[in-house]
Amino acid sequence: MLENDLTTDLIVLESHINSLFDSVRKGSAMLKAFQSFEMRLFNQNSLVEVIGYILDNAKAVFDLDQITLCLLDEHGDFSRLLGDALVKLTDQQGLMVVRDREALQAKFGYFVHSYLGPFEQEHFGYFFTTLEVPPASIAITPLYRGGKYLGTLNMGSRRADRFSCTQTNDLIACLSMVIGICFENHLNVDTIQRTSYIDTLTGVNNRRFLEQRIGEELSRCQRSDDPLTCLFLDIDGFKSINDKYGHQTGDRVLSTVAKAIKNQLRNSDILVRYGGDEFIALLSNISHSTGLEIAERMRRNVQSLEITFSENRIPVTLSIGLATYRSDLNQPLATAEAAARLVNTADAAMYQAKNKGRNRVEYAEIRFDRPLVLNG
Ligand SMILES: Nc1nc2c(ncn2[C@@H]2O[C@H](COP(=O)(O)OP(=O)(O)OP(=O)(O)O)[C@@H](O)[C@H]2O)c(=O)[nH]1
Repeated sequence: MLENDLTTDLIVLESHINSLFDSVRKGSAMLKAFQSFEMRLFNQNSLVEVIGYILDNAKAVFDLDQITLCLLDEHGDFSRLLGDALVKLTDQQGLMVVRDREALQAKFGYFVHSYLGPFEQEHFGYFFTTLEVPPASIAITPLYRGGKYLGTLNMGSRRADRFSCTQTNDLIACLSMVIGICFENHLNVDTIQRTSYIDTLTGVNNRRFLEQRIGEELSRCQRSDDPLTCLFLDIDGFKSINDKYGHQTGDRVLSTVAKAIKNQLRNSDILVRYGGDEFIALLSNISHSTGLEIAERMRRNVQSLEITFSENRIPVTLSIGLATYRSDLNQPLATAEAAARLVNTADAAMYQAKNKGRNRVEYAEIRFDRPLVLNG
């Protein structure tokens, strides 16, 4: 009798131990998969890659039927960083971008805390639109970046017991924290990059930005057969403004002129302080004749600026050189050479304006029959 009882106890114990081993094995496999997912997430090179990786791979790693991301993008940072990839991620991969916090709150509820439990179409339908059969259970967890609410990570399963309100959500909390950190890293890198392209005195972009962007602008114009007009703008007699009124007033003149130039440009145009008292504007899809009108408006606008020193008006004028790149110039140039020729030609036109008496706009044709002389 006693022997029988002992045998039964041993069988129960063995089965219990086996089931414990089984959950340890499952837990450890899940942990390994999570760690590898986490490492890969940190190794992605851009926000596009991070989001693409989550949406493409998290389902398999976390045994899900659907995963989506809803991002709150009040300042447009996410959209800017995602660029052209935004459409594909939204249409095909389950990304949602919401610009307005109130709209998110009013329409879908504002998920400050995680929700794990049964799916309800009325409350959670927005987050799980791409699944043919709605999930039976879901987990919606908020994403934060340095205390700032970024949106939600939304996971769905056809299994009703996959997510429940009694379940501990340590792994999900950890996953959302890792994703939040990755997003923060990429947004921070973007902020650093953008500030390193700003001229601190005038607030417009700097020469490094032009070097970074001019190739892209030219390639785009070459592809679409649009002209690209370059204005080279230089303040006349700026040295004597400094000498007469002092360096600080010179600085004030520089930033006021930069603002006046920028006011004549579209948001899509590029304006950089090229150095000292020189600025370059790149106007995409603007022909040389329209470019001349814009440059002339800038010249007149700067001439009429009211910049004063001890109640006396400081006369400020601009000399502007203009050149236009057109892909029909029949010169299949490498982008770098086209960029250098465009800037050099506008620079040469600006020198003509100086030589012809300053406070004027001059245009020059890009020449291909001369060797390229690189600006310093
Ligand atoms: N206040 C101020 N002056 C600067 C700054 N950077 C460069 N400069 C001065 O800008 C002046 C540029 O003058 P130049 O390029 O010699 O020519 P200019 O006097 O404008 O004469 P033209 O161009 O021939 O009409 C120099 O005296 C520089 O010292 C700056 O950030 N602030």
